[in-house]
Amino acid sequence: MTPFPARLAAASGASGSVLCVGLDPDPERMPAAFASGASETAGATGAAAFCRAIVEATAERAAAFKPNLAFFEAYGPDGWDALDAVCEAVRASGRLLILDGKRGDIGNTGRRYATSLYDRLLGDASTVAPYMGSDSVAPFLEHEGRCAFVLVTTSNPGGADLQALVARGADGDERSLWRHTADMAIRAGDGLPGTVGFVAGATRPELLAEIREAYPEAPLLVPGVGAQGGTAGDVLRANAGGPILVNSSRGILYASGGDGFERAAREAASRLADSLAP
Ligand SMILES: O=C(O)c1cc(=O)[nH]c(=O)n1[C@@H]1O[C@H](COP(=O)(O)O)[C@@H](O)[C@H]1O
Repeated sequence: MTPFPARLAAASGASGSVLCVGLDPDPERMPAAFASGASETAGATGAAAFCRAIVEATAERAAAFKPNLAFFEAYGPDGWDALDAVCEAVRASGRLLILDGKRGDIGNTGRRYATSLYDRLLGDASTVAPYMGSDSVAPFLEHEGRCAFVLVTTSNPGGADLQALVARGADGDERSLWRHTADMAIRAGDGLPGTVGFVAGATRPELLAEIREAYPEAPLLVPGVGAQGGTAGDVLRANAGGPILVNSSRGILYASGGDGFERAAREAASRLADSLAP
């Protein structure tokens, strides 16, 4: 399989954008036609239909889609079928499929997660929680052509609680925990066929700039624009032209509260894609 960075460049070229549309189907916020009156289980079908409509409406201006697994798993077994259907729609669109499960566990468990994400759902990339260490990241890098977006500087308010702590490494060097984490992930990927990427929140552009400077070639997945307060301008400046996907979920999915959601989503995606153009 072609290495992930080349496929990222191709998807960005085809859509003329670095936008990743996040698929977080929330029964509280989806248009009534997809959510109302349904039990949680029946709602899985509505969630899939809503996400498929969003994929169709926005694929022209999106380089990637990121289904957030929690929003599907919440429906139970039917949610898995819904996720499968949404993944198929993303693959059919020709855009990249980023599976956001924030997985990470001991080696043999991690390997089963990776099998699920890459062999079963055919994701191009996934989000990986690195705090169990290098052997918990490695299974996500054993799949050729795929990318593990390792969480380093997350966009949430509590992101700095641990990630900003300064710690002494085995080499005696004092660095922030997030920087140790990034370096560890790069070492974990040494000799493996997958690509190491990083999740760096738009809400901390100064850290995004540090990651970019340290790893100029690493693909970055940047959530936190729009609903969480990050801005396209800050992200562009901090990224300095490196390979990147900038995610927006609620700002696109729920751009209109109900009727006309497809048009509103298309327009919101297009506006954000334009504002992310270099
Ligand atoms: O890994 C992620 O995707 C992620 C990491 C992070 O640091 N912050 C973050 O918000 N996310 C995800 O990105 C999406 C952000 O959604 P919006 O804030 O609605 O655009 C959600 O699916 C989050 O789970």
